[in-house]
Amino acid sequence: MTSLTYELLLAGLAVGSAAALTGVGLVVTYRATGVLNLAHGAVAMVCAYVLRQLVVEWGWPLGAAACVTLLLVAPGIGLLLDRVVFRPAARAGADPARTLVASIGVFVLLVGGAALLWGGGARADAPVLLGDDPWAQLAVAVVAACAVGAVTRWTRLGKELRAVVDNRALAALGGIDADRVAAVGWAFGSFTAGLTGVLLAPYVRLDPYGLPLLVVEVIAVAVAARMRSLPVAVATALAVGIGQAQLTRFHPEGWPGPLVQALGANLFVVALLVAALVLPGVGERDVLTRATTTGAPVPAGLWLSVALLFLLPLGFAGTDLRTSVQVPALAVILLSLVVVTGRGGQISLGQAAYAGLGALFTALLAAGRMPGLPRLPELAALPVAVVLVAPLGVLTGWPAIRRRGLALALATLAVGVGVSRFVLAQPYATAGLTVDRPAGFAQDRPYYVLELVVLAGALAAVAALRRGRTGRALAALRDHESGAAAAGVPVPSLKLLAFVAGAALAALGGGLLGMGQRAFDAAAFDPVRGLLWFAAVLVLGADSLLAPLMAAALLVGLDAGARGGAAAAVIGVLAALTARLPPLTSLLGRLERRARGTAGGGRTGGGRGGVRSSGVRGPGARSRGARRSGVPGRGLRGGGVRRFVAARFGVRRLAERPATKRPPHGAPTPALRPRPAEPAPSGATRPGTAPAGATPPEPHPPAPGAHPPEGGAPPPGPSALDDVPRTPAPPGRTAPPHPAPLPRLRAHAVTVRYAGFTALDRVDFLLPPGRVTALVGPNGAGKSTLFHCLAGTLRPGAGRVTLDGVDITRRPAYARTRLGIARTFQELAVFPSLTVEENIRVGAEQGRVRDDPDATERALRLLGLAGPVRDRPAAGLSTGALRRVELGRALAGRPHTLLLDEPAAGLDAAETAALARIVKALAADGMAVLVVEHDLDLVADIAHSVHVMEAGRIVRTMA
Ligand SMILES: Nc1ncnc2c1ncn2[C@@H]1O[C@H](COP(=O)(O)OP(=O)(O)OP(=O)(O)O)[C@@H](O)[C@H]1O
Repeated sequence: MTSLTYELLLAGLAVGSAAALTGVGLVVTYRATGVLNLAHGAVAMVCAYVLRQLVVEWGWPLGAAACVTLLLVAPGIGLLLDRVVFRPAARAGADPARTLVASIGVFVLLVGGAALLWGGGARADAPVLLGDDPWAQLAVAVVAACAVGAVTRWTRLGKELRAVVDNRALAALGGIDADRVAAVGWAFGSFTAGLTGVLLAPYVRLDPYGLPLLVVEVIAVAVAARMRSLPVAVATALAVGIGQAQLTRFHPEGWPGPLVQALGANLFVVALLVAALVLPGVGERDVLTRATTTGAPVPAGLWLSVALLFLLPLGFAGTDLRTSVQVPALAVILLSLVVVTGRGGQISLGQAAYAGLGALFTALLAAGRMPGLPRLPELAALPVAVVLVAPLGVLTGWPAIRRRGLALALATLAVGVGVSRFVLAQPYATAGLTVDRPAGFAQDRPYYVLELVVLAGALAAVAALRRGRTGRALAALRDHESGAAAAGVPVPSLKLLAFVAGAALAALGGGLLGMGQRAFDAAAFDPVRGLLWFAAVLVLGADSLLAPLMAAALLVGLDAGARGGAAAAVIGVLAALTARLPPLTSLLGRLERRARGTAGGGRTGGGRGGVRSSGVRGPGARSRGARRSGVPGRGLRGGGVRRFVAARFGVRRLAERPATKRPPHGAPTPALRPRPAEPAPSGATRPGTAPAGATPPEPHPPAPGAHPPEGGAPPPGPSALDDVPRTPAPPGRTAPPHPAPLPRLRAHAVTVRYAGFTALDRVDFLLPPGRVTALVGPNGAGKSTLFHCLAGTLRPGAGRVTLDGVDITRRPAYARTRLGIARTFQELAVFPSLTVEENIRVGAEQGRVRDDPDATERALRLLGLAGPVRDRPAAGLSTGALRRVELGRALAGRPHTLLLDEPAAGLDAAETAALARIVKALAADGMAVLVVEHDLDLVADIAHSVHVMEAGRIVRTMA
């Protein structure tokens, strides 16, 4: 090995060892607490500063100072974070997204606090703890990883850790003190952070921003290890560290030169991009909730006060006015977060990158240095820069289509760091790039007026976006993504739109900021700012138009009035504590709700229903299992289905019963009989079982091409929707006549396997129009799986789903809604922040027929929601009302096929009877209705045919 190669190997080992240590700490904290501690690097930075303070400023011996720093201060910080922030957050029921915001809060708090205490400048005199012996550093990292591995594998604490990680609630029930395990995790995680900080500080810039950001890049190591495998974390860290060092020996000529140089300095950023964008996401279940959003109207008085605040600087002069010039520009940048995060519910930690690109492109265009474009006057350069940056919003919008929660946070952070390192911080951008203000606006006062005009325009545009059809769809997406898709909202393109609009706004603000400062400053748009801005807007109320204005004033004002870092410290405290508060308690949210006279604070559901961001499930909406065991005589258990069917359908005549009144249990009804299964298509049956293709004959074979799925079939007539509550139910088992053949939804030999387990086994199934078809069966029979395959939320491993013969197997859920297949959810999926009317309007605007002005009203009337309740937010309604809202949304899109997943869950007898009436009337009107239901009385009342499922097959069909 040449000496250069060896030297570079040693250098790479040193960096890789520090990264490995970071990875080990991140993984341990995540495993013990479920929190990806974005503040890990900030803790490292604080510990490095503490060691320096003890040794350099106070003259302590290095050994003693290191012991105090690593054995007291570092674990102490971890324990403090656990006790003050994360444990109360866990007790307050904070979801992972709020915990993520809290960790961002801790990050900016520590960064701001360090800047306040030690100043923002870099220190070059950090004490050297281990010398520059990379082998010693490697030994430290490997010993730490081995120690953690040994503890996890062989000690009682390790067993408890694994139990807590598997299921915290279950572990607690089993007598494990989950809090103690989490505290140990935090203490150890902080210890590794401290060790990383003191090891790295002598070799990198010790300043409040640089070290934390460096460690953020190293998150790649933990993500590559899927937040689980310590050996993978260590190996990745060493490989990237060594690779990065070796790259520095290459100096190719021409354009690859700067690229290789940039890679040699930023290979961890590349690793972060790969880990966050290419590998499957971690923490996918975490979603951003309404905890920090509010869409309520802002009181006029508050608007007036903020308007006056923004006009105030017009009376300033000198430095004060020059500082104020930053405020409107920053407000426009922060407004982009209202669109992406507040309204669209998408975590975006990369907005600073778009703002930086806006500033950079504006400067390059105005200087005539943009390749392929002429020099532009400043006033033209800004909008052109916005147009150029907007499409780049897909950089974060594209990952958002597949990723959510933590995975999306990491992806957007990775893009932000990547753009910052590979574009904004490159020499062509940083070497004295200046930009003039537009002609006529050179002085601070006129420029401030120009900024106010742009800000007012941006506010008006965002307000219009929030009010309209797109705004409602975005709010639906934020409140419940699956529900939005079920309503017909084209989720992927809407996410792209949100990110593109957000990128455009951020670029506009960034360009204004750059022109305000008369220069492009890459540091003004580094990823740490992105985290600070995100936290600031979320704390103040991400879906409030006022939040960006107040956040901008706060951030600029605090830093100008106090020492640099004050704003970060204040925002950090607020963000860190946000997770402790009950949902819906963002500061502006409280003000706005008070102004509206609605209850503030924690209660998000009323009556028997509670609304959660990721679904709605009130105490009344019990799980299938709970209802099974809790309501004798109405549920089924295991093989009880056959007995039930034989006892009930076999002897009772549904047609003889009054349609709106549930008969006493056991009343005789002989009409619905098990009928011999019909021959299934070849390959669809197996010896010893009833044929899987036991579907009723198709009463009206559709003429080929007569009803193409795309908007093809005639919708159910308005008369049906109008009259349902008043008309008697259709006669019992007689399939109603339907004037024209309607589209048929069909499953052909559909098979679904989960890791070798067959949940659906070559199932054939037809949903005929004008009939209510029920799916019943014991727990785990595969009913939901089949339902999801029909609804488009699950793609079968084999087999097809067709609508009128057209293969729709690959069509996503929203596209199927637009084809006329509407659905409801077992766990309600309404949009809690929208009113009842808005909920239903989303369905009317996004469903199969999107231009019917009366659809919303009709659905409101049909479901008995046309009274004052129409204006109430869904968040406060009972389960019964919410079920009606969800059904109304499904019907407002005028579907021809309706899939109902446990529609009676949580309903009382009267509500169930009303539901039965509506379902029967819809079928009488020609609609194809599928009901997956455990309430067999209801099934007996409404179903024209019943399919019994067992072990992934349809074993019996009764008509
Ligand atoms: N994501 C998954 N991963 C692994 N197995 C799954 C998954 N989803 C469902 N299953 C399994 O597939 C089988 C069918 O589940 P499914 O939810 O369709 O049953 P079901 O009839 O709807 O039952 P229930 O009435 O309890 O909801 C069950 O054994 C279930 O455990």
